[in-house]
Amino acid sequence: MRNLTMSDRWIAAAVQMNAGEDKEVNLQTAERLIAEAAAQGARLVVLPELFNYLGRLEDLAEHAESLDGPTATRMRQAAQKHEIFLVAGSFAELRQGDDRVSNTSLLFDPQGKQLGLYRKMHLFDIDLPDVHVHESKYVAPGDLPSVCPTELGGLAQAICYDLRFPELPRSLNLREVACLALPAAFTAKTGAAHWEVLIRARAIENQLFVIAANQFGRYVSGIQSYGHSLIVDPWGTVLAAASGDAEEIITAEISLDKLREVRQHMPTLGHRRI
Ligand SMILES: NC(=O)CC(=O)C(=O)O
Repeated sequence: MRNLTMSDRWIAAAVQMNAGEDKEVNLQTAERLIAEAAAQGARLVVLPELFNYLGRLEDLAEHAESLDGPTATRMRQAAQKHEIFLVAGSFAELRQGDDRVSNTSLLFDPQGKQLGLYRKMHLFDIDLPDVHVHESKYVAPGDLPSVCPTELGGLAQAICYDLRFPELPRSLNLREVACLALPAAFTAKTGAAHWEVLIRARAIENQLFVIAANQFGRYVSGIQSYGHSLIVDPWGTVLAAASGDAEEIITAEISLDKLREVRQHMPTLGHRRI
């Protein structure tokens, strides 16, 4: 297993927020919570999906930014200031020649260098009796996975609805991945039924840690987010869980010994028939 020897035990944090339409307020909230998580000893902090602006999907383009816009710049600075790895949730990224945006997550290292870039691949187009969302009308899908080797182990990225698609982590070289970071704005309706079971399933079947940072509360389109941010280990054990209705930081120790132990005792990754 490469890149897993430098820092065998470290603290991960998932930040739970209720972002709204005021970008400056959201950015200041994120900066405050990142500072608190770092003060609690976190070396990796994960923010939720669309943490800088959560409003109507049809307004995303108006609030979209480039990869060196104010949101990315402030998150880069926060990672550097607190000397942490930061999965800067996701934000609407401008696309050249397209009315649609990308739903983009950046990973910064403790020097403020951008290590990873992931654009949400699976878009949330659903038609439940009381939740109707057509994300692909406003967001273009990404087409590349992201895995970054770091001193904390390999960090992979996914966003929210991607959680439902086991083929995304399965497309990676899982032996090089220790953690999956999952920024989310998972709905309360679907979350109550599926959130924890899907996160634990992805953690167990891929034998990795999942650090899932969700939004909570209602946003302008009337949709309620589920909260219940989670950190789960490769055995499927819930290491930390947030409530459904409050701003929170959850933290847990990530032990790469635990990861090795699970993979050695039950080497399912080597038993696959592809
Ligand atoms: N909001 C999402 O992208 C996904 C979600 O809420 C779900 O899969 O359920």
